[in-house]
Amino acid sequence: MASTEEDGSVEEKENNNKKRTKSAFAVAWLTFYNIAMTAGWLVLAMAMMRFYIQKGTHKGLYKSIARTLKFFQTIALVEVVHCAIGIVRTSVIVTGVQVCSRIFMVWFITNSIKQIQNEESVILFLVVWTFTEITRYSFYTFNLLNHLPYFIKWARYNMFIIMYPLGVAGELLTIYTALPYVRKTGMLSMRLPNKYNVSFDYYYFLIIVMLSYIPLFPQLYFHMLRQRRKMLLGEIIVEKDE
Ligand SMILES: CCCCCCCCCCCCC[C@@H](O)CC(=O)SCCNC(=O)CCNC(=O)[C@H](O)C(C)(C)COP(=O)(O)OP(=O)(O)OC[C@H]1O[C@@H](n2cnc3c(N)ncnc32)[C@H](O)[C@@H]1OP(=O)(O)O
Repeated sequence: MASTEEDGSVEEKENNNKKRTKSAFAVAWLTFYNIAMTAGWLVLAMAMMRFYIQKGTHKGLYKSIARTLKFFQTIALVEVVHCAIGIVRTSVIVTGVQVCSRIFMVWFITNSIKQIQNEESVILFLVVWTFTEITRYSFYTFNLLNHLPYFIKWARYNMFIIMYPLGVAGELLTIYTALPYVRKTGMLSMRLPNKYNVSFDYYYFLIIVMLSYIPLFPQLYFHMLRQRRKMLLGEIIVEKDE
């Protein structure tokens, strides 16, 4: 469903005004970046579907896509830089929390604890992330190219209502499942006495991470609800300075 001609001209003017504030180089870089990320997450989606169709089980799926997942999720750190240098109008903090929590899930939980890689909760957050990222990056791409199909905009600002809680559920269940292994192995922990005289218990750190979802997740969710009102309903939202 496309915008009407009249809407289109207003939207186009708005888009052009926004783009004038971005340099041509920034627009070119963002277009390249978003196309590459859409392609990356599409590759992941296809690899997951192919694995499941061929093997008929989710066991081994994480291992089969781990390298590609780590690559594309880690690259997303660039998005924090985009915000910091001002080429996208998004909060560094909101983006930082979103990207860092994902990188933490990938590297310090799923990748480090082999015993949990076949859990259903891992598949849950993987499927949710993949679906979300294909929609999100294609939204940014088409938006930059001034040819945004309405269904992509609709999906970007509606699917998160269900996908965000599902993704969080998958992540929290995965960390919860990891806790006994972390306690048993003492991984990534430092016990006293040691030459640095520092003690760190990864088990309790993970409990703190799980608890930190309580204040942090609602902020991301409400941020997206505000974006939804702005982008779909055209509400003007006065942003507070960071
Ligand atoms: C060390 C241990 C740390 C542990 C921390 C533990 C606490 C964690 C709590 C948090 C839990 C998060 C869980 C999460 O991982 C679960 C999931 O993701 S589940 C799947 C559902 N997820 C989503 O739907 C993700 C939604 N999130 C996002 O979209 C973004 O990450 C977010 C930063 C939250 C929001 O994006 P943004 O503010 O950018 O909103 P918009 O998309 O509407 O865009 C605003 C404007 O910026 C332009 N923009 C942004 N990025 C780009 C880009 N790459 N290219 C081009 N343009 C971009 C966009 O077009 C808008 O521009 P304008 O306003 O001018 O129209």
